[in-house]
Amino acid sequence: MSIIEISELNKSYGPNDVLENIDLRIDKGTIFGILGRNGVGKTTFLECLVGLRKPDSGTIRILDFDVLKNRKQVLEEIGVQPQEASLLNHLTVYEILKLFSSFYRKSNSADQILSQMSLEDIGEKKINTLSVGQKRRLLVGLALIPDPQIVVLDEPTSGVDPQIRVLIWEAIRTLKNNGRTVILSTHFMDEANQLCDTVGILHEKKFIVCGSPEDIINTYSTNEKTLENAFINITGHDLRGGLD
Ligand SMILES: Nc1ncnc2c1ncn2[C@@H]1O[C@H](COP(=O)(O)OP(=O)(O)OP(=O)(O)O)[C@@H](O)[C@H]1O
Repeated sequence: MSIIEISELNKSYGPNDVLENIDLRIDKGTIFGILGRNGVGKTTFLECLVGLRKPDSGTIRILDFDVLKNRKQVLEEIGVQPQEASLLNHLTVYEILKLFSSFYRKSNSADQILSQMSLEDIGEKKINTLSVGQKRRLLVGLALIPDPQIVVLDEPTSGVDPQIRVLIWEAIRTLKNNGRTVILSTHFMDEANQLCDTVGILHEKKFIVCGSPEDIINTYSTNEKTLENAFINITGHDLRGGLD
């Protein structure tokens, strides 16, 4: 059953067409990973998906609500990892979790999130004193505050050590085991391969390939059977390369 349905989504910045006629369905209870080269439009897509950026045209429905027209209902169902720049640096970890909880009718408690993301020891630390790994865990934790049906994470593990990466992966797997849907972008092929049920490769304004990591590897990899090899074959070795 689709929990997200996107039809004919278009988004440009002035003359720069970034997303063109995107049609996509994402099944409930799955982990959907977006891969794509730098600057292809992954963040733009995620921002449109959660209603933070207005598409030029097209519709996005989440749980049968229109993302732009039913903003209030959608916000109750979707947890979005905030941008690091939007963190209020003078607050402590605990304070920002409490603040985010106060935005929602129903939410996970600050203590639940501290425990889920193994942040108990740093609850009293100010945000501007956190390491990259601590900040990443906090950002993912903030997305989980509304206890949402859908969690959207933009490069959740960039810059963290393997231990923290595994912790974040486990949090994502737990969401799936609890029937939640996760949409994430990543540049890590092993992350997409190990974590995602479906991978969408965004290239030249469209999801040029969508499928399970296994199917993508079997169909598109050549000299070595890896997702990285398939990805390079699909998106090209140079700036203009691709499937054509
Ligand atoms: N606010 C904006 N105004 C104008 N152009 C923008 C804006 N945000 C992004 N762009 C442009 O849109 C394109 C897509 O950017 P986006 O950040 O969505 O890509 P991305 O795939 O997330 O990149 P990366 O992998 O490097 O994070 C790029 O050409 C970028 O320069």
